[in-house]
Parts: sequence; C-alpha cells; structure tokens
Amino acid sequence: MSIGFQLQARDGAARRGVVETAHGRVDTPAFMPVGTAATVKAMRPQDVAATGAQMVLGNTYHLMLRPGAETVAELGGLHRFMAWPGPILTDSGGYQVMSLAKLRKIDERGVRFRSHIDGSKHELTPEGAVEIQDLLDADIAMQLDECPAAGRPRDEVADSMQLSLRWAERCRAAFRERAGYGLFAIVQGGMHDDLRRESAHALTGMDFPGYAVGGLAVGEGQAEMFRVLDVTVPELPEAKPRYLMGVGRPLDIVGAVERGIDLFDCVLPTRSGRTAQAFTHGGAVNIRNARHRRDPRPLDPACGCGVCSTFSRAYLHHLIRAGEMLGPMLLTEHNVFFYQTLMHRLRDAIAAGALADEAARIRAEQAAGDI
Ligand SMILES: Nc1nc(=O)c2cc3nc(NCCN4CCCCC4)[nH]c3cc2[nH]1
Ligand SMILES: [Zn+2]
Repeated sequence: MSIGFQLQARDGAARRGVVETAHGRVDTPAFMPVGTAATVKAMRPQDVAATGAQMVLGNTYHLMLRPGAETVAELGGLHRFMAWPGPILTDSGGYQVMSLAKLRKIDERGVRFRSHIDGSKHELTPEGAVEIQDLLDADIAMQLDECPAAGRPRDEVADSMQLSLRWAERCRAAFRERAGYGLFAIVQGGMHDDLRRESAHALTGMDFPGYAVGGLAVGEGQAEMFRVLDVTVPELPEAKPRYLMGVGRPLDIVGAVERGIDLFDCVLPTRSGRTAQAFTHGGAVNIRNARHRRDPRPLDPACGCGVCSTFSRAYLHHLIRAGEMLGPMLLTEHNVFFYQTLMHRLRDAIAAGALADEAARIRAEQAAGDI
C-alpha cells in the first residue's frame, strides 16, 4: 500500500483517523507545521516533535533553489538533512512559484521562472516536480498544479483546472511507487461548483492515495471557502485522506474539520510567532502591547507548553521589545503547541462523538482576544 489511511471514528462529516507513511503514523485531523526551507523557523526539530506535531511540510520551490534537491539527496534526504525522523509532506512548487518567483511563464510543459533568490532561470515540469520530491524523499508528494489567483474569469479558471488535471496524469505516470510513499492530487476549480466537481471526479478516477483541496485560502474569505468545501469534499472518496492546503486560522480549521478535512498546513503559528502574535485559549494576543509590560501571568494559563509554564507575559513582552531572538523562538514554540492542542481537542471530540460541543467551546474561546 502506498499511503495507508485507517478511519477510526466519524462525527457527522468529520473523521478521526490515522495516515500511515514510511516514516511513521499521523493522527488525523492533523496540523503540519510549515518547514519551508528544511526548518520549522526558529524551532529545533526535537522541540517541534515535543509539541506533538507528527508531520511537517517542506517546499519543492525553495529547496530546489537552495540548497538544491540533489544536494539534499546526497546528504541522505530531507529526514536526515533536517533531523526530522517523522513523516514529511512536500508541496510541489506551483503555488510558491506564482507567489514568489519573478518573470514566470506557465504553459503546457510546466512553469519557467527566475529565482527570487538570485534571478537564475529555472523550469518546473510535472515530471521535474515529482523527481525533486523523490530526491527529497518526501513521504507524501503533491502533484504540480496551477493555483489560480482569486477573481480570475471563469473560463480562465476552467482552462487552469484542466491544465492541472493533465499535469496530475503526468505526475502520476512519473511517480516512483514505493510502500509508505504517496502522491496526492490537488482539486482545483476556483469558486465554481461545477468546475470543482469536474476536477474531483476526474482526479478520483485516476485513483490517488490522497486528495488535496487547492485554490483556497487565496483571499476568498471563510464563508466562500466553506461553501467550496461543502461542494468538493463529498465528491472525494471516504477512504482516502483529504488535505486543505494553506489553512489556516483556528476557526478555519474547526469548520474544515466539521466538513471532513483531515490534514492542514499553514504558516500562521510560526509566522505570527515572529511578529509577536500569540494564539491563546482567550483569543489572539499581541504581546508587544504595553498592557503586558508588568503582567506576571503566563501567556495562556490554559496552555500546557513549556513557555507558558516557565515565562511571564512581562518577560515575553520584554524580549520582543528588546528585539531578543529568544522572543520569536518562545512565541513560535507556544503557537505551534497551541495548534497541536487544538488538533488534539478535535481528534478526541470526534472519537467521543462530541465535536459539536467542542467546536462551540473553541468558537467561544476565540471570540475574545485583542486582535
Ligand atoms: N500546490 C498548491 N496548490 C494550491 O492550490 C495551493 C493553495 C494554497 N493556498 C494557500 N494559502 C496560504 C494562505 N496563507 C495564510 C496565512 C498567511 C500566508 C498565506 N497556500 C496554498 C498552497 C497551495 N499549494
Ligand atoms: Zn503555551
């Protein structure tokens, strides 16, 4: 079996399960901390593991540019290179090229672009993206796709969705099948119900071990995102994991879990940690705010992380104001731990058939906060 998926419990459309990969199991619903350039920024791998995270995300685009996929392969692959022994999922680069690279040209072949690092010329084809993710030794690789920017006209979205379907076929043909490794397809189609259904049906017909919902979290807003999930998720096979790419804020995740999504990734907990934003059980907190200057209480009294059991808000406020590197490190660790606690609560609630109550509690908690 490429990637295993055991469904353990259901609560409405929500599922409690386990994804099985060559490098270990992932309890779902799961949140993957983003490790774009072979590091979850500001955290050591053992500290990432201590938060409860079981799988991290890497990026083909960044790693092909620096240090290069061949270099990572030469050094034993991404697990050895970044000392992360657990499962790794890598994004295929299509989205990152469109959001980061310069002078991009996309056509049937693939996408040509200049590196945002040094301006050097590169090309990413479906076959190349699969080869790079193989060199990285990713347990779960993503097909190369095109993620249309929000607001593009329907006919362009339709053409883009069809291109991604043709690229899915080419990726599947190029993928080296191995037990514990799998290639996931990505459903596109913008905000159009019929295009989403057409994409999901075509990809399901190609029989992938897992399916991502792409083309969301591109500024459409939560209501539109949930509406697209309501249309798309029921078209995906129950027995395969579903991955919502780039999502999201805590309440985005709650609503997507209620709609049957199993896997998530987002830069929010790590990126916010570097900009003094903390997620807490009392809502979001900006620790730079002067009101924390002499506050002896922990950042989040309901949090079980090492940061909240050791340091005061006053100390974290001081570190941030002083520009001390320990500030972003501690806030990142807390935020990643917060996201893992959120997923733990959701998994336990689904297993107990109590997701509606737990989701209501989480919504009430997040309604407070100062941002
Ligand atoms: N291969 C691929 N295909 C997608 O359609 C895709 C769609 C995505 N949508 C996002 N959204 C990220 C939103 N994020 C929210 C926090 C601040 C930075 C941006 N990431 C994505 C990644 C993606 N990767
Ligand atoms: Zn904490």
